[in-house]
Amino acid sequence: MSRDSRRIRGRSQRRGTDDSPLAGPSSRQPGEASGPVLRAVGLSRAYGQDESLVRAVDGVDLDVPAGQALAVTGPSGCGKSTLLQLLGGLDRPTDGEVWLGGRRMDHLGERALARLRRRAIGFVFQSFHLMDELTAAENVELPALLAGASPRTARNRAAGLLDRVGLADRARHLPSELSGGQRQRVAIARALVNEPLVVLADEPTGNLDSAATHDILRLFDELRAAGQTLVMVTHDERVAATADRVVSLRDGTLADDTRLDGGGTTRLGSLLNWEG
Ligand SMILES: Nc1ncnc2c1ncn2[C@@H]1O[C@H](COP(=O)(O)OP(=O)(O)OP(=O)(O)O)[C@@H](O)[C@H]1O
Repeated sequence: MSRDSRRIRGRSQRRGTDDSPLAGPSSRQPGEASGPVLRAVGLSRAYGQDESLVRAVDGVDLDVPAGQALAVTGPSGCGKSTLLQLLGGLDRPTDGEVWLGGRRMDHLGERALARLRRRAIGFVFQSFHLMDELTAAENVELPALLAGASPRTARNRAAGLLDRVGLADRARHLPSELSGGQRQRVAIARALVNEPLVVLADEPTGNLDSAATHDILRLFDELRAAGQTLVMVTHDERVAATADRVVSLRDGTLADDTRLDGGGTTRLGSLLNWEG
């Protein structure tokens, strides 16, 4: 195990014993302490009404245990992104519950929800969502500063994470000076800077070529090996095949839930000959 892996594992093992907003007994329900990191109960999101009603997510029950790499897949429009947004507190359910680290999220007010998101969830998006005017290092530092870290701590964490994703030599570059794969690696470093309970990724390889896709999947695999819980939306079955578990959505409902054998590393080996 690399030093970085040990460092990340050490962090995840410490979680719940510090002063994080997730740690206090008052935030836990009885029996929840060792429960799933992320839980959806009857989760639903509808848009419109009457004839224009769309049930984007329709009564999804889902438990994601600590350390699991979960892929969410299914055809276009089946509700993958909506589900991820609900799990990450970026959208509110019309019915059902979302729990993160034993704490119910969907009942929180906007400020508490934003605080929880910032501290406990790392987001990775298809189009990276980096700040164009900030360097790679500044992009990674920003969420740490927003969560209350000192500038020095934020700087140190960002430097460590950029090193971890293989971009130490690009720390002072702007996003426009980086390739797509490099931008996504910066985004992953940013997602990790507050040591999140879970990383949520929406089509993280959707804008990348084959080589960059491999880089990102390798990185996810390392995170997984270090105990990071990961939920990734992808329409690409080859990407889904690198996860521990694949759930498929159809018309907003859970149509299939499959646990895959072996680790991501083994499966990545068979993906190295992708044509792109
Ligand atoms: N803001 C919105 N208003 C109305 N309908 C919406 C809205 N957002 C999503 N939908 C609808 O909800 C359904 C699920 O959309 P969602 O984007 O979650 O699907 P998806 O599986 O992620 O699709 P894709 O793979 O194409 O990105 C679709 O029918 C979509 O048209």
